[in-house]
Amino acid sequence: MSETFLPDDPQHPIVVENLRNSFGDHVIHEGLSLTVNRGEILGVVGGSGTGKSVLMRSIIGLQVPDDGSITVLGRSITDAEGDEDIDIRARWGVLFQGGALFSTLTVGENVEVPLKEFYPEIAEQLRHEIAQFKVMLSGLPRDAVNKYPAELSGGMKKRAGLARALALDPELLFLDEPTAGLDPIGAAAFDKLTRALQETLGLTVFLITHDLDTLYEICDRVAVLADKKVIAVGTIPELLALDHPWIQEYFNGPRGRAARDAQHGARHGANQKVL
Ligand SMILES: Nc1ncnc2c1ncn2[C@@H]1O[C@H](COP(=O)(O)OP(=O)(O)OP(=O)(O)O)[C@@H](O)[C@H]1O
Repeated sequence: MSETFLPDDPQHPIVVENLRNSFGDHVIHEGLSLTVNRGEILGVVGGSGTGKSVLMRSIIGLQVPDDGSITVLGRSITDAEGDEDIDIRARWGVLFQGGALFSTLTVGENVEVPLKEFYPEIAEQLRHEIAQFKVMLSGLPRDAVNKYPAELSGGMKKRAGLARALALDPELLFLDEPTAGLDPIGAAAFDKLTRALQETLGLTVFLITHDLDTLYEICDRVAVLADKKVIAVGTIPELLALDHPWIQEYFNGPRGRAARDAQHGARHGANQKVL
């Protein structure tokens, strides 16, 4: 069954239809469609090179597609003339792979970059206070605001990138492999933070990940990229009911089973007494 969504449908802040992206002869996406529901954490998975980051870059206007339409918060991204023309850029925040922090700026100054760009009228002192608040909201200690990226651990850099992504109080949050490179405890803590922020700030989250624990722990639905398109979107039980070989191997392989067992154990263990 196919559904049609109005471009400014408030329940679906991101609507991608029939997207095509290529680099020279290399076709990355062909006929890719995806609808994101308001208030969900959508996990985006797929083998390496299937075009998850290119899809995210297309949605935020950094990659001009060959064909198709992308509507974000009722605004056509594909009709915009360059990303400077997209007047809703202040309504999303992005955590790029690796954090993409400016190395010559402190964490606080990094968070202030989008504030200066979009709200130059904000007084300096207030801007500092907003940056401090976002840094702490992202779970960093107060003094992290004056540190340079090189002085931070990998996990702290991710949190600093998150603080910058949250600088403008976005409605949409894009996270590109946020737990990559983190130890399991740091990754679990980042997952928890993402869920807590999504709930308290009412965010819609587009989350690219290879981390099965993240998918099980915090994603409401998962979109699977393969064969140049989104081949399925649904909850993990819904995806498991499909017999696509990649989906089966991904979720039912040893790592998928371990992540599922870990989640099952955590849920049931909470009700057990330690004797
Ligand atoms: N600017 C570019 N120029 C040429 N090819 C590119 C460019 N950006 C991405 N690609 C190619 O597009 C394909 C998809 O890249 P993308 O980074 O979106 O994959 P991905 O699914 O995010 O992979 P991974 O899981 O490894 O991060 C890759 O083959 C990549 O080499």
